[in-house]
This record gives sequence, structure tokens and C-alpha cells, in this order.
Amino acid sequence: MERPLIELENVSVTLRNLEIPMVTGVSFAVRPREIFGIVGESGSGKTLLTRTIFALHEDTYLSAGKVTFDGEVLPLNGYMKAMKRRLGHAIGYIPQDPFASLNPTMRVGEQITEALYLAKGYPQKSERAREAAIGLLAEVGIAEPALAFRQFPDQFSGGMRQRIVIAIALSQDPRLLIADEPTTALDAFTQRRVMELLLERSRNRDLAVLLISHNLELLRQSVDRMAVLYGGQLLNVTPTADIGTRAVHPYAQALFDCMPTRDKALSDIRSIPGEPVGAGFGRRGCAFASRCAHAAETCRTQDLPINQGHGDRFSACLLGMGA
Ligand SMILES: Nc1ncnc2c1ncn2[C@@H]1O[C@H](COP(=O)(O)OP(=O)(O)OP(=O)(O)O)[C@@H](O)[C@H]1O
Repeated sequence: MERPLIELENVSVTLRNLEIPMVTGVSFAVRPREIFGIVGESGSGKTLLTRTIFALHEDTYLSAGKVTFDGEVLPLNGYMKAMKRRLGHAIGYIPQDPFASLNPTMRVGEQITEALYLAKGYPQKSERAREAAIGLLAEVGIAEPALAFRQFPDQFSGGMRQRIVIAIALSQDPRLLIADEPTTALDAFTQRRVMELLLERSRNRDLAVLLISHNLELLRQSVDRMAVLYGGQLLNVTPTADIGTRAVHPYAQALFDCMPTRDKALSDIRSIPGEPVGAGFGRRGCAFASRCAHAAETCRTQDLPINQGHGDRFSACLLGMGA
């Protein structure tokens, strides 16, 4: 099996000021060219985990575990510095909101040539940088790339802006692209077009993608495997093809049961009882136990198993379900 591009082993994320562990015991590996998802309800800790791993969060730190990128272990001490060296080169980031992530006062071309200068050293005003930027705009489906080069972000729709953000991320020739809810700010149709573009570009460029979303259906259509987070715990790692077809962790099953799909009758859609438990669960046992139809005493008293090795599947269910 190929060496993972990035591997998390028993990673915990802690809030800096309060010293509260928010995400605990997360292990998974993303392989080269793999489209890997992280799914979980709002507040489950997806963003905290991702932004901490990629050194984008000032309020949290990696308090335990091991992160290996491309075969190199990044030290916990000095982690942010070590990871920041890879951001913008080996790793590209596409944030949630294309409206907030582009500078409204700078022309689109300037923003791309700035990224090209930082990643590849192309002088910003050079013809080489201009040509590369226009090429990138064409690559992400901007109809008149030479014109777009001279325009400002507010002259574009949300979907077009997100394409420009993707062009900036691609300008750095990354091997791993992180996309945190990249389409939530867009309408359903545009969402689909932008996702298609993202996946097509990654296949074309042999990129691995880490796609974070609360939308199980979006992930089911897009990713090869996914990690399921709940209450800051990793409950399941599963090939996407398993969802709805073979046993997965009871929480992943419950998420699937409440998701409307084309082949499901309205009466088959079931909501999950109880209130969601947010990141920072901080007790022994499974954070999902209070809402799980199968929960037993052991689910409240035992520590969750940790995902070991690089297998395709992992279930943290203390009753052995979905393993
Ligand atoms: N700086 C912070 N200080 C205190 N709590 C925080 C901080 N940042 C996030 N949290 C809390 O941590 C929890 C997890 O947040 P996170 O943003 O990771 O959730 P999420 O799973 O990405 O949800 P969403 O899909 O809504 O973005 C939330 O309850 C949030 O309120």
C-alpha cells in the first residue's frame, strides 16, 4: 500500500486559554490522490481539528499525538512553524467563504500573481506570472480569463469567486488540497458545479483532497473514504461505498437514516433523537451514547478504541458495531 500523504495518529486538539481538550484520539491517513472527507454535525470539531492540523488556528494547539506529512514526522513542539512551511507549497487551502477570502481592493490578477510569487518566485509584474495566472483562471472555468485578470472580486458571482480561490490554491502546485465547506455559501446548482470542478482538477493534477462538510450527501457523492466525527471524537472511518450498503458505526448509520436520498421514502427518513453533543465532550465513553439506540453501560464507562494502522475501515463502537 502506498505511503500516506498525511497521517494523524491519536491526535488531540486543546483550546489554548482554557486548556480544554476539544478533539481527542483522532487517527486517520489520507493517501496520495485520495479524496477523503471529514463529516460531522455542526460543532463536532471538524473545523477546530482541520485548522489546528494545518496551523490556521491561533486559539488551539496540537496537545497530543503525531502528524506525519509525506513521511516526515512534524514535531509537537514547534508544530505550527513546521506545518506553515508546507502551507502554500505542498498544501493548498480553500476556505468556506469566497466573499471573505479574497481581498476586495485588489484585482484578481494581482491576487493570483502574488500567490505565484510566494510559491514559485515569479516576479509579480512579469509576463510569465501574467500568463500563468490567466492559464489558471481558464483552468477553473472563467470564461474570459484575460478580462477577469483585470477585474475586482466584487465583479464576480459567489461561484466564480470560489473558482478564483481554487485558482489561487492551484497556483501553488499543492499535493494536498484542504477544502473546508467550500460550497456552503453557494446555491445548490453552483455548489454542484464548483464541487465538480474541484474534483476534476484534483484528478487531473493527481491531488489528494481533504473535504470537510456537515453534508453527508455532498460527501457521499464526492469522496472515496470519510472520517466521521462526533463530540470531538473519531467514531468511524469508512469507505463511502459502505454508507447505506453495509454496516457502519451506529452514528454514521443514524446520519444516513436522516438524510433524504432519491431512493428513500419520506417515511424512512428518521431524525436522531436528543441534542447533539459538541466538541470537548471530556468524559469517558462514547459521546454518541446518549442518543444511540444500541447504547449499553459499557458505552458510558470505557475508553474508545483508537484507530491503528492504515486499514480502509475503523469503527470506534464499543459494542463492535460497524467494524
Ligand atoms: N476559539 C474558541 N474558543 C472556544 N470554543 C471554540 C473556539 N472555536 C470553536 N469553539 C467551539 O468548539 C466547537 C467545535 O467547533 P468547530 O468550529 O470545530 O465545529 P464544526 O464541526 O466545524 O462545526 P460547523 O460545521 O458549524 O463549522 C464549537 O462548539 C465551537 O463553539
